[in-house]
Amino acid sequence: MPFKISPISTNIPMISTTGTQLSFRGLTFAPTPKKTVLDNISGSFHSGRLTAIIGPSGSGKSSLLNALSGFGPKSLQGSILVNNEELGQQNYRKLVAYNTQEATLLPNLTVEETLEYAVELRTRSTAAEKRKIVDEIISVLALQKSAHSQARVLSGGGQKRLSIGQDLISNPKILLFDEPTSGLDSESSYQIMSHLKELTKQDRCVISVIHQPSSDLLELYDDLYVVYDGRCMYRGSLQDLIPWYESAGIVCPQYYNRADFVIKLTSENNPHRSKVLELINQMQSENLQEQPSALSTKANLSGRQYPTSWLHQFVTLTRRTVLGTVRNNALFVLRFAGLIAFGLTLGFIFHDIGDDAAKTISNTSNLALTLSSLTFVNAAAQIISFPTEAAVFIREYRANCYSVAAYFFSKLSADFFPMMIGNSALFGITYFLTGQPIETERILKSALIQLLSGWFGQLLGIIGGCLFSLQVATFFVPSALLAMLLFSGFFIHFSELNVVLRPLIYVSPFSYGFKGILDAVYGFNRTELTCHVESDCVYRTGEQVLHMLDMQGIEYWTELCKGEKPFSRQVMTEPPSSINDDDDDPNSGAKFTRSGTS
Ligand SMILES: Nc1ncnc2c1ncn2[C@@H]1O[C@H](COP(=O)(O)OP(=O)(O)OP(=O)(O)O)[C@@H](O)[C@H]1O
Repeated sequence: MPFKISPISTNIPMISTTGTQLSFRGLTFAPTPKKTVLDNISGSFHSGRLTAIIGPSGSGKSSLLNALSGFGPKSLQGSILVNNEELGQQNYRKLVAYNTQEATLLPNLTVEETLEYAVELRTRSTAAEKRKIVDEIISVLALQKSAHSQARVLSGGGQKRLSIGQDLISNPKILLFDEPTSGLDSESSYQIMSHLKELTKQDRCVISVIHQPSSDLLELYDDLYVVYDGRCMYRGSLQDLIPWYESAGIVCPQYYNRADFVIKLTSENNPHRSKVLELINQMQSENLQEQPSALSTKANLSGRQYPTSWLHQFVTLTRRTVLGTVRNNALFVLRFAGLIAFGLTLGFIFHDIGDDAAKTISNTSNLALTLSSLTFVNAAAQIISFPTEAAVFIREYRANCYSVAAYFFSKLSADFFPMMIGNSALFGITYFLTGQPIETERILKSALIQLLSGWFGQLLGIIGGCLFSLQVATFFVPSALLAMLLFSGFFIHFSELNVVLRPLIYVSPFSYGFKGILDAVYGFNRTELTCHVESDCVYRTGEQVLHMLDMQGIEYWTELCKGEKPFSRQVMTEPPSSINDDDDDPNSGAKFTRSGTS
């Protein structure tokens, strides 16, 4: 191979101890009574050595690696030890980096920015030291030419190298890679594996699952761990593989790829099958009896859980999310263009009806529609953008970069500003085009309600994105919002609803949002609405409009802050003061001529 391995500089954080042994004892994972993915499997991996986990497809390689990441399935049994000590997940996270098959990167950040943020989140060094680390990693992983390219335009190999580069910053003793060469050509695969080989020279324990390695690639490995049917088939140095089988009478043909040879032994048609199964049993019991390591790790694990403070995590994550959002042209531009177009459409449809006494019902619909559309749009934006970020979050959380709380609050606040601008655009356009009252207090109160509705949409989008896959979330979140909308008290009033369903109005955020905005627009002793045709003006004052909606007597700040009074909670027993005794007259609507008068 013409590729020359770059020397690794000492600016990348180095491990201070000598020797790490990652061992696992009796790992068993049986997701169903009939399926055993890992079957009492044991073994150990050593620092300074590059180990390949190989085996036939479906044998349990990725499951083993996932278990070793410390975030295996709940039903996983057995123990994982570092230098013969069980560390617990919190401490284990500090030592291990797990690089999954897909390079999990934020697509809109450049190589340099990705590494800069990774350094910010993973080290406490000075600005100059951080700069040095970034430059070193770019140089070591041969990313100089693409340093200013966004991750999404990198080649598969470039993305993998960048992904590995992030892991190097946190100085992990143990590096786990799931098929780091998948999808790469032979040259790029060799480059990646050469880098991994270099890492072992820094006394790191590097383990990678690899699928059918070529002879060239295999030569880079020191040790092999062969998995078959969830059990260990061979464990030891690459050099000892052939002699081990030869001693049992199984000979590898000359010039044969050793990885192919061992995988072929698992075939059911293999003439040595019974011997192979016997050897597997022997290997399984030998692994269980392995002597524990005399090395110690605990002394290096003292100190805080995360490399940086909560505030630093929050600020760094917020900056990173803002940058990623602004760079996401498709989502950013579409979202704003969509909101402005929708605002103009609403403004056109409901043009200048805000002060028209004959069109109050249409205007209340306009206000409710604007509010609910803001909630929907912001929820959708989160669902669409979250899956990419979720993969990055999971990876960084596993790598002990930050707390869940720091991430969650940074996400909420980082998305708040784009949301605020978008919501304000839609709100401003509809508010003015539809002729709502131009009074500072009413505008500010309405704007605040709109912002909170948008924020609620974001929150629901994030929760839906966290809990469900994209397919489920895109169904679940709109359905949940529609249910909340149905029980907002706007479409069917509280007093008209089946008593069993009435409590739902108390939990629907829309009921408080609608009340808030209607009160902001029609409450606070609004002056009389304009009436062009006397007989059409049923509701002339804000008080009458609120009475029509069973909303008389609500308080804006109560709806906003406490949400104590659900929509239409009070069923009218008496007409409001503005509606006189004549209101049982079918024609009385025309008589609602003055607030407080008949
Ligand atoms: N949570 C689970 N529930 C049910 N079956 C599972 C689960 N996880 C893994 N399996 C099954 O266990 C087997 C081993 O899966 P695993 O992905 O570990 O294999 P692998 O050796 O990495 O395969 P490949 O080389 O094809 O990626 C597969 O048959 C898989 O379907």
